[in-house]
Amino acid sequence: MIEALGLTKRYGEKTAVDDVSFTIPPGSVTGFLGPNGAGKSTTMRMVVGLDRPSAGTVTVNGKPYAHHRSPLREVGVLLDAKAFHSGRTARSHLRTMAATHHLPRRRVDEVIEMTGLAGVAGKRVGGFSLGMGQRLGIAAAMLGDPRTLILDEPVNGLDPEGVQWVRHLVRELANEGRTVFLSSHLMSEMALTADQLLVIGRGRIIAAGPVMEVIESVTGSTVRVRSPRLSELAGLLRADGVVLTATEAGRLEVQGLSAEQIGEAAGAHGIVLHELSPRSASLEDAYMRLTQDAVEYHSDTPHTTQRAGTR
Ligand SMILES: Nc1ncnc2c1ncn2[C@@H]1O[C@H](COP(=O)(O)OP(=O)(O)OP(=O)(O)O)[C@@H](O)[C@H]1O
Repeated sequence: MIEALGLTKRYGEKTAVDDVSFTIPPGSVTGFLGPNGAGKSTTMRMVVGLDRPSAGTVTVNGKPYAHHRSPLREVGVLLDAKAFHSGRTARSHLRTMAATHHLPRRRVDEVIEMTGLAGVAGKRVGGFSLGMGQRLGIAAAMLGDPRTLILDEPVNGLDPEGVQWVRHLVRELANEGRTVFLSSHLMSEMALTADQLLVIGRGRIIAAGPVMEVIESVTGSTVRVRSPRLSELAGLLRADGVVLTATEAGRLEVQGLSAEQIGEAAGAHGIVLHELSPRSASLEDAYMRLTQDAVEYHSDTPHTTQRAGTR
């Protein structure tokens, strides 16, 4: 469990993380989302004591990270996948880490196997691809068999097989009761992997909760209905707070009522339904709406194109 209370980080005039409070529970995967520069890495760095908060506190399993007697056994961290000594082999890097932290040497071979690095464990890290570096970073995070994992962009640079492997790995770790806190820019991947979301924008939390709840709180859920007696059904459903949108002949999108409520109303009046399907927006849609006011670095492509065209 990770608990932050009033966590704040200022760099001179810039407030990178602004009075943030959250709880990352054990036994689930929590996705950390936010635009570039929103404060994700700074928050993660404060969790593991690499940055000192300007105000507030953050604890891992009840204590600040630095107060744990054996931090590597408590928290596994992947923050910068390229932060390895490039002249060392992957195996010697992991062995050095294990020796420094009094971890058994056999654990090195276990994590090498687990992360699919067996074929390249004797190669120098300097020659590793980004994906191999990510796997080594995850191996290092797993070395102490920690109860909590903090992974900043773990799928960055991985091929589709690697992405799927990370997804299964983090699910398994959460199912074992561990706390998994990971950031990613890949919304589709986050929608498949995370149970909970924490969304940050300009250093402040802008949404938190189970993935579906966050999506529905932003976009609302709709129910698609098809019926040969649609206008009659629409008349029955019309009420305050209910939005009915005719999308094409014989089909209606209903906002503000559940599929059960619509089915009951239709059934009570003997109206046959040909479709009754709850629909949610994608996480990507919800994320774009949530963060539209919190994006610091907007891309300028449409304007550039227009200007170029008028020259
Ligand atoms: N050491 C530092 N000195 C000054 N400003 C910093 C420092 N580290 C981060 N910042 C600023 O704090 C803000 C938050 O940065 P951070 O790296 O935490 O964002 P992020 O959400 O991880 O972004 P990204 O998705 O681009 O990795 C940014 O505006 C960044 O420029």
